[in-house]
Amino acid sequence: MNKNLSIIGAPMDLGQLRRGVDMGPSAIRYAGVIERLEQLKYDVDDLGDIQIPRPNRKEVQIEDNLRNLKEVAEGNAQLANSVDEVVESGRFPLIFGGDHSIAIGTLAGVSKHYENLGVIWYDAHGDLNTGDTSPSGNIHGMPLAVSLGIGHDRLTGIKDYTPKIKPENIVIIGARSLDDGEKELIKEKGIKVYTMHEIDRMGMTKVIQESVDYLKDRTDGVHLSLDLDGLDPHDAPGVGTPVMGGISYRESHLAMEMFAEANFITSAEFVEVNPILDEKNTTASVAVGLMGSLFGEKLK
Ligand SMILES: NC(=[NH2+])NCCC[C@H](N)C(=O)O
Ligand SMILES: [Mn+2]
Ligand SMILES: [Mn+2]
Repeated sequence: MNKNLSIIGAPMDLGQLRRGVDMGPSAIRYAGVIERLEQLKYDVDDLGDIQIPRPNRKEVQIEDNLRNLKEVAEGNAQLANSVDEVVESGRFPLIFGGDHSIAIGTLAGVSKHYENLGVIWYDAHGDLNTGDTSPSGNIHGMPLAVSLGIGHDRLTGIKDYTPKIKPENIVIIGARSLDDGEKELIKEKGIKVYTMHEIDRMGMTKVIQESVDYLKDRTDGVHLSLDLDGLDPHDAPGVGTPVMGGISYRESHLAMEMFAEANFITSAEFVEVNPILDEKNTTASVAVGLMGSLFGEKLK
């Protein structure tokens, strides 16, 4: 793994309705992430947080069923530029959210450096909605579709090229809440999805082994987009859209350890940590623990 990490905080909360997720990057830093990674002998450069526009709350813009479109697009354009510079400089970008709409910017910044960027979408949700299919108008439910080039051009057009990723290079892990439009898109595009059904049925070891084998063959880099709501709400309570019956803490560590062994992750983001909804910063601590495993922590 690349031993030089650059951290970028993306305190975005405009892609959904629950306040507090903008404090996610601070919560993750307070949970000791830098010390943890330095112990693992990484050179860690914390670039601080990008600036997220703060719209007047009384004038929330909903255009084409896209809440705060202008601000979300602006924040993501900035994030895309920062991430692009990090990859350009040969360092590993590690991004802290913020709501999951920030994956629009991350992927826009990362994917131009790869012919076939793989994406692991670790999430209870597919985040494959568009303004037309979204039940909520919340852009955090849309970033994977946007990255496939499907959605409003203010979002798909960030960094001037589209699409950012190909459907056959995506693996979704942990899905248990998919809207009708998302299910259709998954079928239409042939996206690989391991729902909780497959995780229960096959076991996490097999699910991750298959995912690794699948992506290793076809990609030249792999981005891990980890939404903390992929985990069970008992293990990660501080998230805005919890869904029962999720991936356990132990299964998640196993997944990260297997990704570390495969030595193929080239960028990562940890999103949807909301300290206002959390219990004593548990969810940020879980995120930091998972980063420990992802970056090679071992007991023996
Ligand atoms: N990143 C997330 N937590 N996404 C939740 C999305 C929930 C729902 N599918 C929606 O579109 O509103
Ligand atoms: Mn989610
Ligand atoms: Mn998500």
